[in-house]
Amino acid sequence: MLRDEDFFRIEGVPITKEEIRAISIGKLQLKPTDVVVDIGCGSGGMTVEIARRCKFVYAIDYSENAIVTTRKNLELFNIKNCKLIKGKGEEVIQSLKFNKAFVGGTKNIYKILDILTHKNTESIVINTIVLENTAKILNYFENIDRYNVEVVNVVVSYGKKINNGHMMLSKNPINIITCRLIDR
Ligand SMILES: C[S@@+](CC[C@H](N)C(=O)[O-])C[C@H]1O[C@@H](n2cnc3c(N)ncnc32)[C@H](O)[C@@H]1O
Repeated sequence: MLRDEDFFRIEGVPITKEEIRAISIGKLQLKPTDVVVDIGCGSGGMTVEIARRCKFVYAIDYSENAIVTTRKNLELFNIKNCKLIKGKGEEVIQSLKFNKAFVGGTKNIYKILDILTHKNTESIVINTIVLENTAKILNYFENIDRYNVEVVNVVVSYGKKINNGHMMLSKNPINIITCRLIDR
């Protein structure tokens, strides 16, 4: 896993933190033949990690600053197997061919999930920080029996040196939702 400080950053453009990237990458169970969409690529933190482990990745974000940041990071890490697309995930993915999806941007999540499930996407891994979005996603999959759904809540704490040792400072919890198409 790359370190957060190795990435080019622009203020205001989020990045998925190293430890959350590590778990999310694990949940995607990437294979060298996989073609992946990264919806809401932000700084490209997940895009770069995904690209290093699969055949091809489409990175999508509607924010110009996110596109600029991801482009820089693709250059920085010499990633060639990626197409960067500026636009709304729910519109862009309609015409793309892929077998796995990572969702880091949850605006219009119902529309995104409709498309991903209709395309029988093998694995869908979603990161959410807003409780209501987690609930929306879990409720959505209640009506779809073709997918196994798992949610883990991850709180990462970083050690900070103080005069008599280390104290742990926690970041906000992240929900990682993994939806796997059931093999019938
Ligand atoms: C938390 S950031 C993702 C961070 C990214 N995974 C990384 O590692 O750098 C979420 C991003 O999703 C984008 N976003 C949210 N909903 C979107 C949508 N429906 N379509 C495209 N981009 C979206 C936002 O503009 C934002 O840049």
